[in-house]
Amino acid sequence: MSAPPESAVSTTDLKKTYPAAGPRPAVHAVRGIDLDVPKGEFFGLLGPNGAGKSTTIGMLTTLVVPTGGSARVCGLDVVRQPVEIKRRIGVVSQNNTLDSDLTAGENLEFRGRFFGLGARDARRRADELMELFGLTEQRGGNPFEISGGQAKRFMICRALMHGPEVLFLDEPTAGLDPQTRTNLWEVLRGLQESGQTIVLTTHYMEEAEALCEKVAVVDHGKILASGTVDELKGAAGADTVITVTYDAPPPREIKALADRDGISKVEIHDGQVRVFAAEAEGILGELVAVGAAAGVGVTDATQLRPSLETVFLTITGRDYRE
Ligand SMILES: Nc1ncnc2c1ncn2[C@@H]1O[C@H](COP(=O)(O)OP(=O)(O)OP(=O)(O)O)[C@@H](O)[C@H]1O
Repeated sequence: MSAPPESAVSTTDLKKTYPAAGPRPAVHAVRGIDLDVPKGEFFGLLGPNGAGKSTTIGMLTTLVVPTGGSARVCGLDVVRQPVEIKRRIGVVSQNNTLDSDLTAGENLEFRGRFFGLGARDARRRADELMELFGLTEQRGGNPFEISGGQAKRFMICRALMHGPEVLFLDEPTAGLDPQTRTNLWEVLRGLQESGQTIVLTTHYMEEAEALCEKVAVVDHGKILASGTVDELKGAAGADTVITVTYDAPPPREIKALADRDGISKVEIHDGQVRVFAAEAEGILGELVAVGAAAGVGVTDATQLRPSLETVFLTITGRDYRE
């Protein structure tokens, strides 16, 4: 039997509570998270704003001190061995943290020197990365005058200067336009194909679906579900979710739909009906027709095919707030 793959990141019951400050009560940002990311994996923490993703990344990158549980990165303890960990990871934060006193390219060289490369090696490594990321033309630019997508790519290059074992990316495409986002996805896919372990946070479901081999869905500081996207869809029931909003209380006959083959659940809240169905064909039309027969009109209707969004809905009973 082959040995289990080595973990790049592992946590046990990891917690962070920010203490109360003045009138603000304590915030339980992370409430006991267990993670295991093997080397070479592209792993995503997916959740709405405020779910605790940045705090989790903060603890894994040794910037935030946990208040409970434990975490190891590259086999090292985040509380006892932060300096050793910092040498072995690359971190790309949400905001542009490039140094505006340097050109974009110098930012890379400077980081290389910081990690002990000689001037020539730092320049060679920076050149290689800029070439790979299509940034050579922007090397002399001011880091705050190049585009947001270019700045993000420079930040990724900077994080890669010392050949980190694990690359952490906090919301790498937040605020970027769709075209720039998909370009960045290509860059990240390329990195993963080269064997780079990547841990990414995102609140974009389609980003997690497009990139991550494994995803943990987080909300209110807890992991609600984790696995491959297909496993998550399977575990939550690979349902299409049809939501119809009526202009009056929905007709009673709708409840009977729940007994039908291919329909796993019907939820009725005020004027809204939500049907979870493995076979969705015709249901939307029927909901409209049943309403019309009872003199109730439809003001809104959506049909979501099985996706991480329907998984979130099924697990939490709530719409995903991006
Ligand atoms: N330094 C801090 N002091 C107090 N509360 C904080 C601090 N940092 C984060 N929080 C709170 O902890 C919770 C989790 O925040 P966190 O930034 O980890 O979530 P997130 O999932 O990364 O969301 P976002 O994508 O919006 O950053 C939120 O309620 C947030 O307001």
